[in-house]
Amino acid sequence: MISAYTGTAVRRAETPLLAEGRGGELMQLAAYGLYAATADRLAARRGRIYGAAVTVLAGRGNNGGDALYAAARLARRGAATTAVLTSHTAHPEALAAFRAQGGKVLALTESNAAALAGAALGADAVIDGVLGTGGSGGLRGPVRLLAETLNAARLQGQGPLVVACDLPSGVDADTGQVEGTCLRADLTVTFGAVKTGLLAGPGAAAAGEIRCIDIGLGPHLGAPSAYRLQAKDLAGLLPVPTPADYKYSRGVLGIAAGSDTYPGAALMATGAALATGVGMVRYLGPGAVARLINLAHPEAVCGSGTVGDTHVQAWVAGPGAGNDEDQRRRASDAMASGLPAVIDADAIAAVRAGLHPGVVLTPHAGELTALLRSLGEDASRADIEADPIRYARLAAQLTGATVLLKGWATLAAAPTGELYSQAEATPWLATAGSGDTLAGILGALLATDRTPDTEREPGHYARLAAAAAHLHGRAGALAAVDGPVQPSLLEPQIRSLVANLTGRPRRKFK
Ligand SMILES: NC(=O)C1=CN([C@@H]2O[C@H](COP(=O)(O)OP(=O)(O)OC[C@H]3O[C@@H](n4cnc5c(N)ncnc54)[C@H](O)[C@@H]3O)[C@@H](O)[C@H]2O)[C@@H](O)CC1
Ligand SMILES: [K+]
Repeated sequence: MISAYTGTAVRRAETPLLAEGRGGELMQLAAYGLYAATADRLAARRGRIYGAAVTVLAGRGNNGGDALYAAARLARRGAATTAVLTSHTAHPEALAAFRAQGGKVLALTESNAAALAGAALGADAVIDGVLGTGGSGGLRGPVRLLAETLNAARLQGQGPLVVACDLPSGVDADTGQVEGTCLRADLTVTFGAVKTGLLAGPGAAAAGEIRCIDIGLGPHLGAPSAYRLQAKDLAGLLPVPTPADYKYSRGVLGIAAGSDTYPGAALMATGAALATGVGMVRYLGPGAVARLINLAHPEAVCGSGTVGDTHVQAWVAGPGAGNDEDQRRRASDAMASGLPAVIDADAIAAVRAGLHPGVVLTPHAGELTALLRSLGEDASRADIEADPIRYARLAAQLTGATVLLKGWATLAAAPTGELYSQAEATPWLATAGSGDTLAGILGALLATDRTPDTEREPGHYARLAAAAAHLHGRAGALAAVDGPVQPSLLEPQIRSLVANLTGRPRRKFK
């Protein structure tokens, strides 16, 4: 599991070490990590470091210092290095070290910004040391033009390798917000701890691959502000039946999804739940939808009863419910049942305060806007996309439910504040039906969850929701290898991932 800390927390953790006079030592550890990661990437791209053109953008703070020291090490390996100073001053010792290795130094001004941006485009690598945890707001002045030029080239799949020092300059290390412009990176080499701002919102989209360099802050860091589950964390969260199990003990999932207008949602949620592994799916909905489900998934038990009369361990309600009054009632009943429940799509509109953490709401930013409005909070879709951590946590607090906010990085927020961010998904998953499969996967994890009440930590359901997002994202990424993703066809990937993640390797996908 990746534990993330706000930039503020990391700066606080550094304070006692700086007071002991160890700032220089920390900077050398950071710079070495940045150098080594950049060298790896450069070598992979062009075979060798010798002769590589490396531009370092250096601001006046310690972030610029790290970047200059790293570039000096690259120069020692034969790279041709140029420092573009984005401020009138730079870290003096680091600049001297850079010069000592033969680095060329240029000052960025309004008048040479376009020319230097053109030169940076032609480099093999750009190291971004403009702003780190001491930055506030987006990039301003001539460096903004430079960043915009490099970002535009990246959109076209062109331009140099961009390595962010600690974080992409212009990203808020606490929240991931970007005010105006940041410089997007292929790789972010972050120091001491992964910053929360690299896991959410525009910061997550700008960071590229994240590598964390240990600089010894561990004992001083305190409690993380966010987490990201990795593959190895999933084993304990996925359902594995024991020899003593039978269908009811494994966990029964109730699905109240689909309508005559939108039958597909019910099929996809049911298929994904079965592929994740449950003892049984009990489907409630219109007869015509039930018949389709039984054609595709004969193992599902279908009926048209009520939530109160149906014995299950968890519910999925809402996908494809449309205006179907019976499905809407079932969604409200599922929310009030006291059981864990995934409340998705059309059912989110019926959400009110007073829920419990086992209810997982799964809005995207547009649905969260409507939900927050119904709870008396105004936030546009753009507000939510700019600072998703804030609004996911706010919605969880206001409703008492767990909130899984879907997006480029999907966030799971508990009403008690715990937060997970998962970014396994491929943009190919941004397609109709994706939410239905995610709801089915999460429903299966809720129905088969065996954690005793007394052992459920705060954030337990956020962790399960994050696990579902991880599984869903990776299944989509596997499917995307063969072309555009069709959510209704994700079941083989889900099944295979569950088998692999729980230690029963079956088939490998190419
Ligand atoms: N403090 C430490 O012990 C360590 C810090 N390290 C590095 O130091 C960085 C933090 O260094 P600093 O505290 O010097 O801060 P930064 O290097 O992030 O820069 C802060 C400077 O930029 C100016 N500034 C802020 N926002 C701006 C904006 N939008 N446009 C233009 N200028 C702006 C500030 O006035 C300040 O002078 C970390 O990100 C990390 O890279 C590492 O060397 C490891 C050790
Ligand atoms: K930076």
